[in-house]
Amino acid sequence: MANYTKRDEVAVIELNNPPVNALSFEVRSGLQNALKSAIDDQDVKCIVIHGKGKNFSAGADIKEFGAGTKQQKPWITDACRLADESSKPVVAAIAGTALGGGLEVALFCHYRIGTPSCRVGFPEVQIGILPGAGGTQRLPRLIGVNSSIDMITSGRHVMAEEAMKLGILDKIVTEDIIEEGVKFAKSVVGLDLAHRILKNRKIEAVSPKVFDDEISRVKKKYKGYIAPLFCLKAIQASVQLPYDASMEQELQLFQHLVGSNQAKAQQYAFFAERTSARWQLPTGANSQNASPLPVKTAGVIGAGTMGAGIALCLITSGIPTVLVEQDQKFLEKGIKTMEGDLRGSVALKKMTAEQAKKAMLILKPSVNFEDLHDVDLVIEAVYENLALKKEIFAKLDKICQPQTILCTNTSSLDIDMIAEATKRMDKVVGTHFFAPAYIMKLQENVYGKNTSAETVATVMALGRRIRKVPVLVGTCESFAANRMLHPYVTEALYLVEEGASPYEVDQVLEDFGMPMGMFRVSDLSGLDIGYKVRREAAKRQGIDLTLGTRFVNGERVCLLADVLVEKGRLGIKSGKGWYNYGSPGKKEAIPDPEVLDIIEEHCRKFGIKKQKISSQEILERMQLALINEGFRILEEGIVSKPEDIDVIWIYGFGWPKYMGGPMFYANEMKLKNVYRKICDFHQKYPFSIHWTPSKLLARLSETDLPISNWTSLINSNSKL
Ligand SMILES: CCCCCCCCCCCCC[C@H](O)CC(=O)SCCNC(=O)CCNC(=O)[C@H](O)C(C)(C)COP(=O)(O)OP(=O)(O)OC[C@H]1O[C@@H](n2cnc3c(N)ncnc32)[C@H](O)[C@@H]1OP(=O)(O)O
Repeated sequence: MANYTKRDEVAVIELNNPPVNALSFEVRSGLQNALKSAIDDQDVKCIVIHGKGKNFSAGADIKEFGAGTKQQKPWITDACRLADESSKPVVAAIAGTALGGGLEVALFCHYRIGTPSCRVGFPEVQIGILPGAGGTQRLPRLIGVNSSIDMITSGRHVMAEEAMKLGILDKIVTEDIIEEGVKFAKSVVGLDLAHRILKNRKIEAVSPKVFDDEISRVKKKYKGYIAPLFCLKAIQASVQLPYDASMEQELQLFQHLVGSNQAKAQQYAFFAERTSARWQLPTGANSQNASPLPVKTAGVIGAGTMGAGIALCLITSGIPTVLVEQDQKFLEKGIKTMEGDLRGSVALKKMTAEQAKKAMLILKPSVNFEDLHDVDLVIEAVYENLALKKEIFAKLDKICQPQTILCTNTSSLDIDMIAEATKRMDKVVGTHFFAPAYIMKLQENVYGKNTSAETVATVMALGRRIRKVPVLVGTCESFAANRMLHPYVTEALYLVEEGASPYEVDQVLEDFGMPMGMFRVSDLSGLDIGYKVRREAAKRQGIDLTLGTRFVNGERVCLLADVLVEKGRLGIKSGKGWYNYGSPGKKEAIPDPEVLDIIEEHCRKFGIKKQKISSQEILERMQLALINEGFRILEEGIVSKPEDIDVIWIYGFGWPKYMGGPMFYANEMKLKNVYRKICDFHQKYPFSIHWTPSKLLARLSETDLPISNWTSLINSNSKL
């Protein structure tokens, strides 16, 4: 709703819908009525609109766009038209965020003032839609076409200072926002408002080439996403058509997008990220009843690629960090990597040179473990070796304060075994980052059987603070993210043995929207890593893996990647892997006939008959293999909700948001179809253990209920 009060001759309208003042039906109606009252009241000379609590408004209520609902009138434009037509000045007083429809309300006002920490923006594009209440028409009239294209197609938030420079804000104020709003409104009473009404402003002439160039840029930068292209069409309409006609055009484009599958998937992803932040331990402790410990300082052990990347995340978030490496040479190499990454961020305008310099000032490089004596939290990021990690944790247990939380960046080792090396098992937890750690947003936090709720709360809060998307998972072989990767990678190799080329497989995945095909990713990571891991895992089971191995414990194996390794093809680092890169370190991946010969030879050796495999089969086999594993992970309680899996794939492996994530994708396919296809593959490939259908999937497919019901079904029915 919207509250209406008066301060002398000033009407104060407060948008009131906690926590973010989303513009629900009640708020829109309230705003419309309040504006009417203010305009009709003879004693009122000016009007101030502000938001209750920390935010002005986060825009339209996204839940109202859900399938089957129709936005009830009044719409934002109906409510705000009164501001446009008012002869009394209307001032938007912005604290916190004014986003989407929130900013559109402010653009209907004659003036906008904001606090120094306020943010404005049009993030609609990130949820698959466009600013549909005049944003694409009014912003270009205020700040010009080029800046509008940048803001609207990126969805980025603009801070007060920049908003002031762009002309979105008329003033930055430092005292109480309502008091300032009232003062400002009084100061503009009697001034001519004609030029303050944005719909009346002339729009600059822009050549069609600007839009042609922008279309090419946007197609490349946001590959596969339709909303940014629709945003451009709407902005172009603002240049080409009179205001009323272009508003009509904006609405039509909005309506098209809001009903699209991409918008549905992106809005699901928005809420999935927030659902995933609400965690629960098997003990019942959860994000509502556990509090994080303060992390004022941190430590990182290991200045390799991962350690340096993690340290960079910490210092760029303002957390003073001690980076410990046992060897001065490696330490210096790590610092150089960090400095290089910071230079990259400055070049990309993600931060200023000043901010980069400030970040490095709070880094303390050291070759002395004792320097970790006073830090609040340590993240160990040395290479995957249980004995080494245990040794480090035993050492940390002695050096650090009793309350210090000890995290490991292991991607596969047992958290409990690492914790056993300490006398504070409740304070040991996995914080698994993804390479490159400074860029990839997923932080897979792994609890062990003794990890306390307080420890979990601390690493989940830390994740958000360092701009990651944290997800909580339980302990199992490879944890949730990499465990799902296993059947995906295995199936890709089987497809290649059976007749698809690695290049066809990658093309299908990239056409689907993955940023890189599976084989290109392998080349980037280095094929030798998997080679070593496979051999060590086999050795633990008493198996001697050779290139002649075809089955392990009755399961089909394909060691084609190992054939490449033994021929010196390690991926990008050696200049050749599944692709040819010309020389080591080069990034351009060129399909290599030599690889096709190696595959031919491998198939001849094992008598495998090759056949033509369709793109549809490639996609289905790879996606359904990982989806089946996802259901098993849910079934075993490794994650507590399907949203966790989707968030892992979006932020850890680049699953396109416009496809929602693997669990959402399964939901869209209908679970009965997913289950039937998995059963068919199981029958056809009995030696591939990953095709054994998940029992949870089988049960859920009988109900055919949508994804929003799965968690309560799982929790309410222990038989699932
Ligand atoms: C249906 C048929 C239609 C037919 C045509 C009708 C035409 C009508 C024309 C309509 C035109 C509308 C046009 C408008 O341009 C569209 C929009 O405004 S879309 C919304 C754009 N805004 C956003 O995308 C902002 C989203 N929010 C955020 O980015 C962040 O929440 C924040 C504001 C930066 C705050 O961040 P945090 O402090 O970290 O808090 P959380 O993110 O955890 O959020 C807290 C809580 O609030 C929920 N929430 C946030 N924003 C919204 C929202 N806009 N709508 C609904 N709910 C929202 C969030 O989910 C959290 O909830 P919780 O998880 O705690 O339950």
